[in-house]
Amino acid sequence: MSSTATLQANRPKGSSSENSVEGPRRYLIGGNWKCNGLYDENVERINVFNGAGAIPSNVDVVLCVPYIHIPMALSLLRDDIEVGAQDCGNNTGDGAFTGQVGAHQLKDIGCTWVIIGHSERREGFGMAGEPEQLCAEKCKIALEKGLKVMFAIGEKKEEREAGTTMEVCAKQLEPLAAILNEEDWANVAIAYEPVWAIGTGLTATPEMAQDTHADIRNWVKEHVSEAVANAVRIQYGGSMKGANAVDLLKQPDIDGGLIGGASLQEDFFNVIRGVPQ
Ligand SMILES: O=C(CO)COP(=O)(O)O
Repeated sequence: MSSTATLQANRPKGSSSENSVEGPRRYLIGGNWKCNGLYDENVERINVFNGAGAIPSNVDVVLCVPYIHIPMALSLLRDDIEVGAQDCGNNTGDGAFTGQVGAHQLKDIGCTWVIIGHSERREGFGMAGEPEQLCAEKCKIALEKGLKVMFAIGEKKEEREAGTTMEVCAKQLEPLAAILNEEDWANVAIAYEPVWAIGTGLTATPEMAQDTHADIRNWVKEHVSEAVANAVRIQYGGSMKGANAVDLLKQPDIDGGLIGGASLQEDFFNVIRGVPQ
């Protein structure tokens, strides 16, 4: 494998995509490939993205590929799309943590973003799931190692039906607000992903999503600060695709998306081009 220096050679330098306290919030569109694709298939997907046309100047795009395909993505993917991971360990450095990938290693190889607290990891898919406190600690470690974080939160179907959506989101945000300082928030985006909408084809209506995004922003205003609330980007995730992106992205508190299934296809670019201009 080529050296890290080679992998990073054509990647954008610096962190152009952090939250800005001045001016409008930039849109943030993340792709989450989850555990999909053999090597050649994912090379082909990247080739498709490389030829998929321009990215509007008010959008930051990041693609979170499986760990094992990160070096390939760093080498081959167009340099106006950042490369991220879908999780990282809670270890702060090297050590005896079999199977773990540390934030320091992700940063070293050239990743700029990581998703933390995705509902699939909180749930655990048959293994121990990740509790709220652990997600917050992992976020803090990732930030300390120089990564930006898409911190995922969201309620389950029965919680929405019981009217406890915001209670659930607040419970997921509380340990985060307790552990982060004000500067940390410049490198955090909140990904609101209602669990019932993930991979189901059921999307929250734009109004429903907007209401929850506004509630989340208001929570940040009350529990962190008004400046952070104004600057923090809140992405929507859950069956978002080209066909519904425009209506979601024009909502005032929806600052982007975190896209699963549609990010495996060229339709990801319809989402990117769906941001208001
Ligand atoms: O989980 C998601 C992104 O993290 C959303 O997945 P889908 O877009 O496939 O519903």
